Amino acid sequence: MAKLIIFSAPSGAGKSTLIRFLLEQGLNIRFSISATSREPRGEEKDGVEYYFLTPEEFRRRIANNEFLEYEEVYKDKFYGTLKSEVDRILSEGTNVVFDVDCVGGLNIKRIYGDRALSIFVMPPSVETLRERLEKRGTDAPAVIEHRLAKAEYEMSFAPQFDVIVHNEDYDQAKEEVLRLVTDFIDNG
Ligand SMILES: Nc1ncnc2c1ncn2[C@@H]1O[C@H](COP(=O)(O)OP(=O)(O)OP(=O)(O)O)[C@@H](O)[C@H]1O
Ligand SMILES: Nc1nc2c(ncn2[C@@H]2O[C@H](COP(=O)(O)O)[C@@H](O)[C@H]2O)c(=O)[nH]1
Repeated sequence: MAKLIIFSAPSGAGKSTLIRFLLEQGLNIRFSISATSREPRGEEKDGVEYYFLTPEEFRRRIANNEFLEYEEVYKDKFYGTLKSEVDRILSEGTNVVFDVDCVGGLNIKRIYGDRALSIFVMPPSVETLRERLEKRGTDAPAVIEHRLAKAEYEMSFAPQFDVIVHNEDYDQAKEEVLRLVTDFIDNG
């Protein structure tokens, strides 16, 4: 049976980087493209990184019960996992990987139980998050501050996850993620 792998962490901890690596390993895994009401940033394209929806369209889909889970992750910025996206991937017999905030990650884990592996990506420190977000260069300074302000709160959820991966040394974190996910898909 196809399985679910959830990555959650504060902004800048390295979820997207580790997921990108995982998707390049030739495993039977696809990315669950979330919906969001935030604006695309940089080179992001609709239907690739996200389904970019207007706030009105996002609300319409909430009312229509189309989300497996959704959160207002940042003020006025909604993000959600569409049931149709997950059902389609799983029904093809493909494992699915999620990049979602901590509350969303724990909600998906609660829904799918042992069929899901929840991974918390722990950064070395909040200061490291700042350095990484500044270096990434995709967000305005005020957005970075807003994200950092939530980081400690998000880290308090870590013990509720199945496993915590420390992302200080990137090669080490990659190796650990690959081992965890391969084991889970094969035997978990
Ligand atoms: N171990 C690491 N050492 C140094 N830099 C790293 C490491 N892991 C990721 N990075 C870099 O940190 C930045 C943030 O990583 P990434 O975008 O993957 O974070 P994220 O958790 O997905 O953030 P967000 O929630 O904002 O999307 C990227 O520029 C990435 O290249
Ligand atoms: N609860 C959910 N959180 C989600 C979903 N998709 C993404 N996210 C999280 O939002 C923040 C910000 O993402 P960014 O792309 O603006 O940097 C990050 O923590 C994501 O993990 C979702 O479907 N549900």
